[in-house]
Amino acid sequence: MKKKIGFIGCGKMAQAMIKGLISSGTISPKQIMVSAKTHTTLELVKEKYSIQTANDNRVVAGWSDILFLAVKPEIHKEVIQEIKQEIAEHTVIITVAAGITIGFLEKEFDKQIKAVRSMPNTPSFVGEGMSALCINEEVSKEDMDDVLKIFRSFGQVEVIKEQLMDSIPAISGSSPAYVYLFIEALADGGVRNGIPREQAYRFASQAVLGAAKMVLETGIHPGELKDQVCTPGGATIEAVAALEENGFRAAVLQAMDKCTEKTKKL
Ligand SMILES: NC(=O)C1=CN([C@@H]2O[C@H](COP(=O)(O)OP(=O)(O)OC[C@H]3O[C@@H](n4cnc5c(N)ncnc54)[C@H](O)[C@@H]3O)[C@@H](O)[C@H]2O)C=CC1
Ligand SMILES: O=C(O)[C@@H]1CCC=N1
Repeated sequence: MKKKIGFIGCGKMAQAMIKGLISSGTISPKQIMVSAKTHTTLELVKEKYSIQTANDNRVVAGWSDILFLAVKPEIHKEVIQEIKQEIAEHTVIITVAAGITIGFLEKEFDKQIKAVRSMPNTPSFVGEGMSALCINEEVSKEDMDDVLKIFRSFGQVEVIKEQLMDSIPAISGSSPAYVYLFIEALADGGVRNGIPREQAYRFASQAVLGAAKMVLETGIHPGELKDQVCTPGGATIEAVAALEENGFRAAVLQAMDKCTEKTKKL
């Protein structure tokens, strides 16, 4: 891919995408330029990924064919005011922020722009991201091919209707956080039973990875896969019963409602 890709904001999410992009070999590090708030961050990412950096958001905005806005939702307005004059006609602008709509981008840039609203997640760092995106009418078929190539370089991507975008943080943008809680809890349980801590993380994580792969690759309903593990009168059904008694599923659903509620306010 020949395009120049810029990132305004270079925190956890931007770095996960940059690492995934570079590791996949889709583009060379020299085709990436980032700006961030602090000089320390820029020095650090330059050293880590051998990418280009700029102290001025406007430099990145003017240089990029594809520009990621990877700052927090509440910073979008001020960043857009700062860079809007620098954007070339052909530049595709991609926000990764929760709650930032296409309409907001169009209004704040106040001119015809090629806009993409996306919701990636941090497992992009290891090439196993899950992203959702939607676009406005200015994004051409050729632009879209490039955008999809970028997102596919660090995981899976699906194009969805914008009405569903506020529901994506709860299911894939934020959900790695709850999965890490689950893995940590599994490991704690292992440690409690005498398994060394590092080994407990390996057992717990590989079990989660394997279970996810079973759902994705066999196409078997998760309930049936659960049943396959529950030997009649066995140990697993005791664990499942205890989880149900403690409202495991209800807790997940409630957590997701909270996440979506907050996303809509961002
Ligand atoms: N962390 C995650 O798992 C995910 C985050 N996101 C979205 O990504 C965006 C960034 O989140 P994180 O990377 O987690 O935050 P972060 O706090 O790690 O990174 C924010 C970055 O923005 C920079 N920044 C702040 N003010 C700036 C300014 N005026 N100009 C240029 N850069 C500026 C900071 O220096 C920092 O590099 C948010 O909008 C969030 O909704 C989306 C999906 C997942
Ligand atoms: O916590 C947040 O607001 C962001 C959005 C998805 C994951 N992190």
